[in-house]
Amino acid sequence: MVVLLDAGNTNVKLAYVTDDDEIKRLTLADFYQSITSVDKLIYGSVNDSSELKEILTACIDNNITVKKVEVTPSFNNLICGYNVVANLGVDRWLATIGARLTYSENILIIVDAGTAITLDICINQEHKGGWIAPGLMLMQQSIIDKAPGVFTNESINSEIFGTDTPSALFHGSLYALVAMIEKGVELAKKLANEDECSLSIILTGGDAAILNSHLSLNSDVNHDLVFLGLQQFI
Ligand SMILES: Nc1ncnc2c1ncn2[C@@H]1O[C@H](COP(=O)(O)OP(=O)(O)OP(=O)(O)O)[C@@H](O)[C@H]1O
Ligand SMILES: CC(C)(CO)[C@@H](O)C(=O)NCCC(=O)O
Ligand SMILES: [K+]
Repeated sequence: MVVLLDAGNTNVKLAYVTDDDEIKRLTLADFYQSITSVDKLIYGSVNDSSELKEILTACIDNNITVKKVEVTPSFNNLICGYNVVANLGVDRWLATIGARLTYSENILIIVDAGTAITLDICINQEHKGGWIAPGLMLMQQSIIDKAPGVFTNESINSEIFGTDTPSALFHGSLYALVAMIEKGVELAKKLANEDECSLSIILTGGDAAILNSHLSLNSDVNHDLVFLGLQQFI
């Protein structure tokens, strides 16, 4: 069995590839339970956490072949936009590879909404760079930490224009991210310099669904982007 691992800022996420080349999620408990049937582990990491180190040690103990994916100036025909490619987060690179292989539109707007939110632009076979900002939770928490009067409450934050603090904070942060994506689309279209170009917005990460439901543009939620990227390195 081939296992794919995405070591994010907060969580380690695992998946395996079925005989039909499908990606199926795997819990950490299931991974350890079935470790004797794992032949190979392919991983990308933006955070070498103790959780990751334990997994890698267990792999060595079980004679599993381990392969770490790093960012390279190009992958097949896809060109990386960063000048110093090692500085690009491998999660962003893998999501871009996964999206480029899955979607046929000329312009791809790839959004990973996790601890951080990242937005990457891919025009045809070129990654054009992107943006990094605090994610939905971090955006709210950073203000709570700095402003004594600001607080959150997940059960009372339903007002779009908040007349209470939790609603004001939640929707302020949510629409900052929604507006970021919409601005990214506008600027990417300008960069591509063609109104006729087809475009797709693909959202992944823990906050993909909520962003999808508030975007006024068409977008697709795909939780497997990073794994689809990792799968190319089998
Ligand atoms: N039950 C939950 N626990 C934690 N975060 C949640 C939960 N439900 C939704 N979220 C949202 O998901 C986000 C985290 O997304 P994700 O699961 O992709 O995390 P991550 O692994 O830390 O991301 P990254 O890839 O950046 O490391 C949080 O910012 C939060 O807003
Ligand atoms: C931006 C994050 C934290 C998102 O997970 C990650 O991709 C990362 O650590 N990137 C390195 C910096 C960069 O991509 O420019
Ligand atoms: K993520």
